[in-house]
Amino acid sequence: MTYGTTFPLWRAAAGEHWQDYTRHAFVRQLADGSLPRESFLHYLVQDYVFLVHFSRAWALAVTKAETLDEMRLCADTVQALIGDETRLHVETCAKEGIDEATLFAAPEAPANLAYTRYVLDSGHSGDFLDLLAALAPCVLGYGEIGARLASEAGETPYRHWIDTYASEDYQQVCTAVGALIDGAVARRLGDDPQASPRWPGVCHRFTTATRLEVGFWDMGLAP
Ligand SMILES: Cc1ncc(CN)c(N)n1
Repeated sequence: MTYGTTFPLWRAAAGEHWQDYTRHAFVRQLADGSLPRESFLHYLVQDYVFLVHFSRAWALAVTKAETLDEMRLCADTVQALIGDETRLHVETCAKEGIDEATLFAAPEAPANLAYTRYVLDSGHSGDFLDLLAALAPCVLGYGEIGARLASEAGETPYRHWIDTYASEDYQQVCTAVGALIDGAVARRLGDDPQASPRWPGVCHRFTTATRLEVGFWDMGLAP
């Protein structure tokens, strides 16, 4: 999946960290069904809390935006995360006897805390583009993983998870975010963004967030 023109450049800049993220053992075990249920639930509870704080970061992007279109797209993404994506977490956990209040109150694992607060700090200490670079691996990486696993995965109890991220709705969010990034890059870095002195810095933020995704999967495997 390309999701625009900037994402493939940022993904290439992340080098082997992108593969470590999107081809992680957790992802392989989701696909072949060998992931222990305990690990999946541990991950899912943490991921619910992740989405709460990640939505705060997208809400921060609304305040950092410079145009109405940017504001609208960021506001739509907040809704897609806490309105739509968390349904997977709430419904799956409800079947296991875990209600939403319990999810909301779950103590954050250090890897979770580190990731979301890094993203929030990127927005507080940087500008809209710094924040988008830190937000991008989450949204677009799961889009890429979902689309790939939808065709590669075998018999697995985690099909609903795969279908959520492969779905047209989620893929549309990825396409919209890819276009948002391209527009934000053109507006702030000009026609030749890779020549901008800011380019290495935004690539570094994307790579750091990618490394934090790897830490999140690691956390999921060690309940
Ligand atoms: C940690 C993580 N990264 C990405 C996604 C996909 N929005 C997620 N739910 N959780």
